Amino acid sequence: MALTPTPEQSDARDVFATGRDLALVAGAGTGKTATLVLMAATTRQRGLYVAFNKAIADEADTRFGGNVRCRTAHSLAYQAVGSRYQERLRSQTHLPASQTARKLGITRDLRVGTHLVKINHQARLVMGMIRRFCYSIDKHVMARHLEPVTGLDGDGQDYLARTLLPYATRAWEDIRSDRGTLRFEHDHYLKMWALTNPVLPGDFIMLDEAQDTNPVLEEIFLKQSAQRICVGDPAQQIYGWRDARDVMTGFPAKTLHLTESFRFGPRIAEEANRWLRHAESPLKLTGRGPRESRIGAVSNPDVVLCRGNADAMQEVMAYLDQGVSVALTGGGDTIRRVASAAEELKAGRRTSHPELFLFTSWGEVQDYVENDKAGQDLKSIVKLVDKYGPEEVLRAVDRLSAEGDAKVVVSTAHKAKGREWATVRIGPGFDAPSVDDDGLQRGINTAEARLIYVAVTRARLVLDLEGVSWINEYEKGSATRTTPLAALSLTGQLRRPDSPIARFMADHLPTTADLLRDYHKHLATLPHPVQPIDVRYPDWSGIGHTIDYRLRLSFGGHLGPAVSLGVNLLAGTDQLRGAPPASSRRALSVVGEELLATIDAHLTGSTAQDSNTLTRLCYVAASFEDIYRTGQVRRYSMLSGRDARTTLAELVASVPPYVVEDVRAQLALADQPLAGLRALPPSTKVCGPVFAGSDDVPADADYILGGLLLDCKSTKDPHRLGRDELHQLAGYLLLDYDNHYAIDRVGLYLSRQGGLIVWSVEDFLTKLGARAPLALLRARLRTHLRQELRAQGPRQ
Ligand SMILES: Nc1ncnc2c1ncn2[C@@H]1O[C@H](COP(=O)(O)OP(=O)(O)OP(=O)(O)O)[C@@H](O)[C@H]1O
Repeated sequence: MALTPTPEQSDARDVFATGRDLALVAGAGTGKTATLVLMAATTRQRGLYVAFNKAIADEADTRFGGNVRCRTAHSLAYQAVGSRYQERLRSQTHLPASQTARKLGITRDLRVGTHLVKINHQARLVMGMIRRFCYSIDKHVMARHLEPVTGLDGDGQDYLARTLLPYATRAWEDIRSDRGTLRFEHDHYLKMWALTNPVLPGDFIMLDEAQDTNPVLEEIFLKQSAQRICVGDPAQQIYGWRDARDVMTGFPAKTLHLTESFRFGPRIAEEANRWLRHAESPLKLTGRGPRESRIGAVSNPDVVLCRGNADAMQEVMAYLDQGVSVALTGGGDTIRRVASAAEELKAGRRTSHPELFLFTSWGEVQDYVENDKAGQDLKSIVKLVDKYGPEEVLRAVDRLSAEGDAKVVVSTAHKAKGREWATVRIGPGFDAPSVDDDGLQRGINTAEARLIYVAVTRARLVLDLEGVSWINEYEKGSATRTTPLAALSLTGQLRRPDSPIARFMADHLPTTADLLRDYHKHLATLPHPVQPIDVRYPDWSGIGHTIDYRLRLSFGGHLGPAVSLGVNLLAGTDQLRGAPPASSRRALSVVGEELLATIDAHLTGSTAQDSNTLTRLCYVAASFEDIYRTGQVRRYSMLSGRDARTTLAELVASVPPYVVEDVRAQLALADQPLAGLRALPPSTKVCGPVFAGSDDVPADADYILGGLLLDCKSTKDPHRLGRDELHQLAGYLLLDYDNHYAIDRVGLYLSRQGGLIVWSVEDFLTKLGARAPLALLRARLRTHLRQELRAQGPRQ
């Protein structure tokens, strides 16, 4: 039966028919596929619908007309590249780790601290690096593609990653080669295909579940010149921890919303909206489904949705105890593997479990998870195995029923994505946020709120909120906890759609699509970003500050006020979280002063420093700035744990060599594009400018160089810059209320690519949809912010 489209669905169809790119934000149950089918039916052009998995692609195939092909990324890659490797895919399904190791030339166990990583595990980890590389947008295998190895500390992981990197490079060469003999996997041809910059077949491309897209597909999709439609719900992004990317947010196109849910009625929609608010989503659903749908206790739900695998297994065991047949979505393999590993370790044998292979006894595993270093899921499974004993857990896994035969289904919220049931109970694991060191209740993490939103929106008729019943108490207390938005910095406020400046931008500079298109066009002409290859966890933030400072110095400017403010915070006596005892804290502030004096002496030419030493000094300076920005000495800061004898020389010497090397590469790229700006007269170059409006919104920009307001971005993922970064530039421009800096151009400098992208102020504002000239916009912003500040009362 044909559906009568809602006004939102008709709008989506009409915008699609204009041939423009489109981001369709579709809340849970709002008829996403029905809308895509409606859109595609307006044209005879050829379309491609890219689905999350094969089951969805097959189901969609039955609904679209003949002009749309429904595929997964893997099937597209197979057709283009993978089919050539058909024989290898078939013949190499099982290559034992020992043979992989031999082919790679791994011949010895590797000692890492007190642990021994056996040959076979090294081989497995190398192939894991290749897998993670295949899903990344990187062009080479790098140390950071090593998966986290449970049981190793940071240094151990670093060492292991560096040692395995040459094998991983060799493995990728083998896999790519026609004569390769290593096991060939589906992810391999996906990556090979991606590296060919493929053009997707179709006049329009629809990317489904775009809020959780793997980076390799994201990059391909964003490069297409066909009409692009991304569909999904950013509030349902739940695979960020697996590096999935939200392509919807910041997609340079018109954004439309589907908010009428046909799955449930008003009461469940209200509950969904509560979690959307905690997820900081602007979406608000209306329940157009069964009116009788309600919130309440359910004694026999169709499904129980839990947080983690162990929480789900706990529910399974409780049902089995009551003699109720139960299914576990995705099966019990994860649990079975840990329980079997526990049996092996308890019997004094080693295990090949990928997370537990470094341990020699179950007691070691227990100690390890107790000490809080392990991931939450592993910790909970270990506790579950301890509570029931491995044999009983294994027996329970054996008694699981298939979904069709079970009286109740138990699932994690992750595995329930895209599904629905008549009656749903929210099960264990979704705990209330904890309390911080000062006894204050922490806020709900937005990622957690998204997961709970996914869980509560699976219900059609009855939703039992048992596992999240803490939310009412939490909300009662939250009124006293919220930080006034106006106290956040410009970038912090822009991330909050309800902040005064974000609302101003939405009203006065409403469109970013044109500028983003310019930006992406320019990006396509730039080389791949330089980056550290053999470091597992590069300190991106520290390096970002370092290159910014180095550029400031090259313009003849100082490091900027934030570094001195950080030094001052250490010199003072106010409470500072993470700071060392008083005498060490004083010593660090003296080191900070010495650092600033050294930089001053360099600038005046009295004691010039060589380039590498300057980089090291700047990297140390970044940790002082971090104290100012975060109000604490963070655990990972190079200033943490220092004593009263710490010297500047010691800090400078401890700067990792990769930082020096990486900054050197970025500086080399800057020579040519920034030469003209460096040559400007000193009086026209300002580094770290603050504005007349910085009292209303705390903001200091990077540079103003001869009227060009420039922001340096040292990101390795430049295509992810979006609306917030453009609004950040616009924010600086407008906060210069009194036109003090006479800014006539604005731009971004991408330091890992040597890319300088500049707009005239007029072009910039027009493309952002401004309807008033700059002077008027500034005056309006000032009035708006001051009214908001007055309404909020005095700032703390
Ligand atoms: N305009 C409409 N009027 C009435 N029912 C609609 C309308 N649009 C969609 N529906 C119903 O909503 C339900 C979900 O639609 P559809 O299968 O297209 O969504 P989906 O792709 O599964 O995604 P989601 O349910 O997450 O939106 C279907 O039962 C469909 O018939």
